[in-house]
Amino acid sequence: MSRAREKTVSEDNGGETAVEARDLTKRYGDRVVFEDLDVDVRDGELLCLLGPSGCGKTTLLHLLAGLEEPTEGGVYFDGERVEEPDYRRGVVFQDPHLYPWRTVRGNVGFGPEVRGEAADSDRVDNLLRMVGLEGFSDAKPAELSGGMAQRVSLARTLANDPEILLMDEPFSALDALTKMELQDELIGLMGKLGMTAVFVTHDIEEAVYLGDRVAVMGEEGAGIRRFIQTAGNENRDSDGFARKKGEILTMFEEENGD
Ligand SMILES: Nc1ncnc2c1ncn2[C@@H]1O[C@H](COP(=O)(O)OP(=O)(O)OP(=O)(O)O)[C@@H](O)[C@H]1O
Repeated sequence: MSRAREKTVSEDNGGETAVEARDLTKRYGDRVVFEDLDVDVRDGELLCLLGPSGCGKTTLLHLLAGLEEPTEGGVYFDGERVEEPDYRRGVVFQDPHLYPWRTVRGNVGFGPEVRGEAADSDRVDNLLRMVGLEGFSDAKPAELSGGMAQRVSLARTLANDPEILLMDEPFSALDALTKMELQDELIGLMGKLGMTAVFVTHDIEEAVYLGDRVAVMGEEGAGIRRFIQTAGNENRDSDGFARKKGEILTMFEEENGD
């Protein structure tokens, strides 16, 4: 079943905006990562940031998260300028960064504990069930596979009850089958929770499969070249899926002058 068909994300106006970037410029010294970039992440959508290595995907994600400061322009969330990280914008990194001395349960409950809130045991159980890790709550990270560790990382971020998930290539280190499994689980989870997400990837297939929209970025300095509306969880064997993949591939080839 398609998540995109459960909720309508229209081509030109998707309604409320969860987080937005305006005239965003990021430079490191003379190096221009992007200039005057605008992006609205719409409530309830999964927006993929897709582009070649070095085009600024992670930089943009970090700016949306408040992990980096813009050179010019700004990021706005809930009507306020983003100045620093905030648990309401949950970040999932490529490396799960689990605390090795804590159990799975201890890792998932970490965020609320740090904020001085007792981790809600039912909520932690529920999250572990949602990410398919019931029965592993007392395991230590060293006992987990890469896919399981990334599930814990996702549950740990969700335990903070974020309004938006910002994910930086979370599945790129996983084998192909585990990656596909986690992609499906993520789609199910997002639909169930009605969450908004930004997902960084350099994998065209992953972007077309996961995204409701794909922001296609050009080479370093170019920023976002185009937004492409995708169906979200469309069958990988379908004509529509192949067409979208082809469309994006052609864009990259044209950019490279092939
Ligand atoms: N702290 C930094 N100092 C200087 N340059 C940086 C810094 N962080 C990133 N860059 C540069 O900014 C550009 C964009 O980097 P970024 O990591 O955002 O790209 P990316 O699209 O996420 O790449 P990848 O897919 O390889 O992760 C790169 O040229 C990178 O070397």
